[in-house]
Amino acid sequence: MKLHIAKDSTQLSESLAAWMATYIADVLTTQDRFTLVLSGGSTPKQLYALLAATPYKELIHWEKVHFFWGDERAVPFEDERNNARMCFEALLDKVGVIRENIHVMRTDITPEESAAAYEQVLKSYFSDSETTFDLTLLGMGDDGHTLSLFPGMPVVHEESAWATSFFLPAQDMHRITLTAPVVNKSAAVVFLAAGAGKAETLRQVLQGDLDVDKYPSQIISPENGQLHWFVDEAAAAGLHTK
Ligand SMILES: O=C(O)[C@H](O)[C@@H](O)[C@H](O)[C@H](O)COP(=O)(O)O
Repeated sequence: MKLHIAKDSTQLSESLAAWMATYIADVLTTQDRFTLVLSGGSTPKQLYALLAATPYKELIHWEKVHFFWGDERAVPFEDERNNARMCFEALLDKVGVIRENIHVMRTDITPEESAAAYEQVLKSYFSDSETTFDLTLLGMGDDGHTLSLFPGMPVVHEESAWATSFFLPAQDMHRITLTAPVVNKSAAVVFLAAGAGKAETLRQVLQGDLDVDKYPSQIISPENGQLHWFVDEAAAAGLHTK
C-alpha cells in the first residue's frame, strides 16, 4: 500500500489529479481503452472539478475512458443525492467523453434489476480477463464504509455477485453497489479521504486489527494490483507514519 499525504484538501485533489493523468497516460501506451470507476460522496467533487479544467481537461484522453460507478443511491438521476448526477455535473458534462462509454447504475428500474443489469455490463467487459478496472476510485465514510459496504451488513461478505443491491435502513433507501471481489481485481485502487472526521477511522482501517465487519474499507485489497491512499494531514493525524 502506498500512502500519499497532502497538506490540505486542495493539495490532495491536485496531487491525485496529477497522479491520475500520469497513470492514465501510461496505461494508454499499452491499450486502447481505460476503465475508470468513479466514486460518489462529497470528497471527490474537488478532484472532478480539477480534472474538468485546464490542463487535465485537454491532457487526458477522455474519449478513451470508459466510466463506471462504485455504488449508487437508488434515487432518480435528478435527485441531488444521485452519485451519477454529481459526476456528470462536476466532470462528465465538461470533458470530451463518449456517451456509449458511460455506464451508470440505473435508478429508473428496480434496484435488483439495476444490479443484475450492471453485472451484465461488467461481464461483457471483463469476463475473459483476470483484471477488471484499470482504476477504481473509492471514498471512505466516517464510519469506515466504502462503496455501499456498510459496517455490519452482509453485503460486505458478498463473494459471487459482481454488483448487488440491498435496503439500507439507516438511510431509508436502497443501494446498488459493486462488491469487494470485483473491485479487488482492479489494476489499481485509490482511496481518497480528507478531514479530521475521518482520522480515527483511518487509523483503525490502516493500522488497527482486521475487522471488516466494523471497518469494511479493510476488505479492499487488490489481489494483483496497486493500492493507494490519498489523504490530507487532518485525516492522517492519527497514523504512525514512521
Ligand atoms: O454513495 C456514497 O455514499 C459513496 O459512494 C460512499 O462510499 C462515499 O464514497 C463515502 O461515503 C465517503 O463519502 P464522503 O466523501 O462524502 O465522506
